[in-house]
Amino acid sequence: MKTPILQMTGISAAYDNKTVLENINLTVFEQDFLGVIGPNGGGKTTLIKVMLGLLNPTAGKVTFYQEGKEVPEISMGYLPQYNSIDKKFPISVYEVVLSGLNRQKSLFRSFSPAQHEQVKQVIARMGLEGLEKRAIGQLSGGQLQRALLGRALVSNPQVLILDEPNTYIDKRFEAKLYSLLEEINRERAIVLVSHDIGTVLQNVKSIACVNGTLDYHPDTEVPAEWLEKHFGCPIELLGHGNLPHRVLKCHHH
Ligand SMILES: Nc1ncnc2c1ncn2[C@@H]1O[C@H](COP(=O)(O)OP(=O)(O)OP(=O)(O)O)[C@@H](O)[C@H]1O
Repeated sequence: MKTPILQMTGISAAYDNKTVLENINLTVFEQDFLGVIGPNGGGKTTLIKVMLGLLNPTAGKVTFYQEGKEVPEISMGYLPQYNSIDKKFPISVYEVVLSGLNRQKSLFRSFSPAQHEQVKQVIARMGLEGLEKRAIGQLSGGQLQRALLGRALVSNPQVLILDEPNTYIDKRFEAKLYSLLEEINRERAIVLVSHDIGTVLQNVKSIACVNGTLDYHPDTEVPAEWLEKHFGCPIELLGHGNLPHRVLKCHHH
C-alpha cells in the first residue's frame, strides 16, 4: 500500500491573470520517484513552485501527510534550475550547504556543532571535500550541482525536488547523478523535472506529463501513444543499453 506524503487537488496557477496550470490533481507517495515531463512552457516549474509553497495557486489546495496523517507541512529540499543561480554571488561551498539548514536555525542563534557536523557529512557524501572554501563561481557545473544537491539534502527532507538537474552537467556525468539519486531515493521521495524523456523513463517510478493540465502514469510502462498524446510530440521507442527508451522524433511545433 502506497502512503501519500503530498497531494495536490484541483490546483490552478496563473501569472498576471494568465492561467498556466488548470485543475491539477497529483499525489506524491513515500519513496516515490516521480518524473515530471512536458513541453517547454508547459508549466513544470510552476507546478513545483506550487508544491514548494513559492507560488500561491489561484484554485485548489496542497495537502501534506506524515505517516498517513494530515500535517501542516513536510520538509522539502529543492535543487533549482541552473539558469536561476547567481554564480557571481560571493558564497562558498560550505556556506551554500549550510544555508540548507536556515529554516532549522532559530533567528538569533548560530548553527550548532551538530548542524556543522551534518554539513561536513553531506559535503563528504557529495564528494566535495577540499572544496569547502571555494566560491561557487569557481566550480564546474557538476561541482555546483553537487553543492546545491548538498544544500537540498542537508536538512534530511522528506521530498527532494529537482528542476532540470541534467542542465548542470555534461552527458558523461549524468550516470553518476542518477546512481546518486537512486541511493537518495532509498531514503526519501524524489520529484524530478526533466526534458529528457529517455533518461527519465529509465530512472523514475512514475510519470506526470504537464502541459497546462496534468496526466499521471503510475509506472514507466508508458505506451508511446500516451506520450505522444500528452507530450504533444511524436515519440519513438529505441533500444538503449539494456532498457528500451523513448525519444522524440524529428518534429516541428
Ligand atoms: N514569473 C513569471 N511571470 C510570468 N509568466 C511566467 C513566469 N514564470 C513562468 N511564466 C510563464 O508560465 C508558463 C509556464 O512556465 P514554466 O516555467 O512553469 O514552464 P516549464 O514547463 O517549466 O518550461 P521549461 O521546460 O521551458 O522550463 C510559460 O508560458 C511561462 O512563460
